[in-house]
Amino acid sequence: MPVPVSQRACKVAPLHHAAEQRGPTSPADVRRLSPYNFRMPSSNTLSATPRPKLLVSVRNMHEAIQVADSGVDVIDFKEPKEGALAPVSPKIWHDAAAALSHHQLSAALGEKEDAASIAPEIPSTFRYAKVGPSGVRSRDCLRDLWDSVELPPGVELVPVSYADHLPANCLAPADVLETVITTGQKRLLLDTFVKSGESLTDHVPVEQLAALVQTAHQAGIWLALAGSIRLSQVTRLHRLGVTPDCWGVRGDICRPAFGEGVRRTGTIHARLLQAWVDAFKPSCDALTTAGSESRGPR
Ligand SMILES: O=C[C@H](O)COP(=O)(O)O
Repeated sequence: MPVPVSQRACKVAPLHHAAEQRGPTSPADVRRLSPYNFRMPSSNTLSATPRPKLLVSVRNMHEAIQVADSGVDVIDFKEPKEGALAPVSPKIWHDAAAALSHHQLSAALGEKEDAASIAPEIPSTFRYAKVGPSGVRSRDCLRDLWDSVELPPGVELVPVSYADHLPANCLAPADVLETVITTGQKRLLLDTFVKSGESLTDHVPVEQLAALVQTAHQAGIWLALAGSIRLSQVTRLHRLGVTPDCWGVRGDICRPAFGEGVRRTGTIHARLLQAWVDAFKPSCDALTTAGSESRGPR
């Protein structure tokens, strides 16, 4: 029985300390905090990328069936009203496992200890389980967190990294990626923690995203990108060399509920969903590049 993260020497810092991390004051601090120390990839490397998968986040069975019928690759369960990576109830997981057995299913487990405690309840037919790192500020603690998540056999851990790592009070994406690589993890999702409209590219410049993709792929890591991404951004980023294995979306396929301005907590809109699905079809040029070389776990 692994020791829960909360009982280990590796304590996580509370989120309200995040503000203290802001504003590096010296060149040395800037270098230390800079999450990206990669070189830009060559266009040749990126042109050999196969078609990315599409992950869509849903909050209930009604949305899950709507998304399954549309033909997305991965149906991901999370409750958008409760945060970036909040889980839905385990009952919804089990209903999905029974009704959508031919689909790739994913579950957001939440952050640190919460994720570890709910993990054993995931149905064994789920493919992925996403775990958030907020409040985890060292590589050792991150490794301990991942080790503490006990998943049923066949369910793969997808460590999450936040592009806006300062408000999330956690390690920067490059540090998380390096920890993924050095600890033998196979996958990584780069998302945003604060869902207030700013997207992934508001926090990580395009060339740094491309470099993260290159580093992940050179190490055989499957990398997914998400974070208030719009479809127009995906096609543009793809042209600029940001070619992950998977794109994740919710907000851009939703319409806000009546009287509310927030899309991701609204309802999935069929036409918006279809536009994403169409862009990811092999027959569509938008995301298809030359070559079909396989890398890492697919
Ligand atoms: O895992 C991916 C996220 O659910 C994306 O959600 P978002 O597009 O609302 O940021």
